[in-house]
Amino acid sequence: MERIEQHACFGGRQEVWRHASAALGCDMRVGVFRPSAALRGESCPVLYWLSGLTCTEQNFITKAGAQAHAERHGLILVAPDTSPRGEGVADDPAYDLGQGAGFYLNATQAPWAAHYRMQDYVAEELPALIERHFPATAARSIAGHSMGGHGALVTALRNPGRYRSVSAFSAVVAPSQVSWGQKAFAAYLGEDREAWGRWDAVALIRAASPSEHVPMLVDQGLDDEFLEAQLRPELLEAACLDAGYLSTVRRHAGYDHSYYFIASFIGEHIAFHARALRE
Ligand SMILES: N[C@@H](CCC(=O)N[C@@H](CS)C(=O)NCC(=O)O)C(=O)O
Repeated sequence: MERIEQHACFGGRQEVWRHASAALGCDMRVGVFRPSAALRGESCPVLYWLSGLTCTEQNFITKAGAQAHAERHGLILVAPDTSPRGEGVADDPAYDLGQGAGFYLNATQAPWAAHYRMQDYVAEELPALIERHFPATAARSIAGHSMGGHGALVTALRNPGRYRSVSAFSAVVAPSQVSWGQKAFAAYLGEDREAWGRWDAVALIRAASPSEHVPMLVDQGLDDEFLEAQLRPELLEAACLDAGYLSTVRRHAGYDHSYYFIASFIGEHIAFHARALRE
């Protein structure tokens, strides 16, 4: 791993690392915030953050203001890029497919299957790398925004026991039922709808056994321009109600889809995860 940025931040240090990814077959960048406790060599739990469409590792670390809260709770923050990258990696001119739009799944269809294995990357390779190179405990939680909210929910639901808690802002909770997800899933997974269900938070919640439930918090702004067409939090609430899955879904008047919304509530999300991680 090679460190390509470091900045003192709220007593801790925001870093950006570049590394070769075996899962993705390309170089990747990842933001890592070390709270001062980690700089002193203390082992700290880790919160993973998955960003949305068009994002890189930079959006969260420069816009969310999460570091002050992570410093207070002694959490390491890990914010990877949103897809494999590079000239040899398949892409699409649209903002919602290809590079910047990996949807945190493992693609099975050409030309995507060669590199688009974001689930293996975020759930397996990256935690192993972080736990090897940083003073991280094995206690992990995961959060994300929009496509990354989908990614966080699906990653926690597919890997019972691996994450202490999950949270999301403005999440694509039912990708099989909305156009962002339908377009991406058709490209990455083909037309087999059963395969889509394995990457759909609402479908996974309906199938989860009670012993696998993870503490879940979802925040949604009511002035979000994607609320009705892409996000549809009512589908998550209905699935949770039917399955007896405990979750907290909150709606906030006046907030839109942007990082201004995330910055306004990220402190509450980090406190929520810190409670689960420090238990
Ligand atoms: N209409 C937008 C859709 C992309 C978008 O809103 N991306 C969200 C995540 S779904 C984001 O975080 N953008 C980057 C930012 O706000 O920093 C576009 O065409 O770029």
